[in-house]
Amino acid sequence: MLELSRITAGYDRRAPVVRDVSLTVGDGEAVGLLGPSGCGKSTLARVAALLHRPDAGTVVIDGTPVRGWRHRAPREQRTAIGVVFQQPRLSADPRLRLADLVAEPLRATGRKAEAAERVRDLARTVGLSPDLLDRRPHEVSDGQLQRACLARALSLRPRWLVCDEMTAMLDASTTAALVGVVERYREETGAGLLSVSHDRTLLGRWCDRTVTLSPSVPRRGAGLC
Ligand SMILES: Nc1ncnc2c1ncn2[C@@H]1O[C@H](COP(=O)(O)OP(=O)(O)OP(=O)(O)O)[C@@H](O)[C@H]1O
Repeated sequence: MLELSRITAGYDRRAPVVRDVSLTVGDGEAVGLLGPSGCGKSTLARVAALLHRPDAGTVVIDGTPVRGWRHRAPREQRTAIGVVFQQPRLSADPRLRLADLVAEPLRATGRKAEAAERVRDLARTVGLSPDLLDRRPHEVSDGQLQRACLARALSLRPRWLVCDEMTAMLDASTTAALVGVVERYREETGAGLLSVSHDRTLLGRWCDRTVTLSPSVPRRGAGLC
């Protein structure tokens, strides 16, 4: 279980963007996170992905509290969660061929030997043809690059996926394809999902339940309803 308990977080301790928010993603559960622009959904998603240290509150993974964030998080906890962001170009090193981009987490965790085979499998899974694996980000479309970013997020077989507006800039058929990839992965592995979106319809179809983050109110902060 991935548990966020009484999280207060933001970019200025005097004015947090989320305050005292609790959210749980059960094993195998898909939870949608909705809310108006700027209310702190991405901030909360980054806390859930161990990429942003909250000012207060706890994140507990399978009963173990998280004590370090980003590169200071223990590897076992860091690799338990895969993340896909809205804008693939901001999360992809422009110098890397797509094959190396997908393999990044494998290399970073000392699993270089299995990288080539795993990248081939992942490319098939997300629908990237072998010729695209040789290209760099500026030589592929946004949808193709997002497929590579999803493959990268799946490369270490995470037990949870955090998808922050993963499909917001994609057309309907690419959206359906990527949601299908995530759902097949979850069926095979029992992974849980936290999916941030503005699209209530998409979350309604995709997730077991959806929670709404309300806008931050000074002194009260954002909360779930
Ligand atoms: N790195 C940052 N430094 C300072 N303020 C930030 C930073 N990132 C986000 N914010 C601010 O925090 C607030 C919440 O942003 P966040 O991106 O979490 O909201 P959101 O609900 O995901 O918005 P959207 O739906 O528009 O993506 C916003 O007011 C935003 O301007």
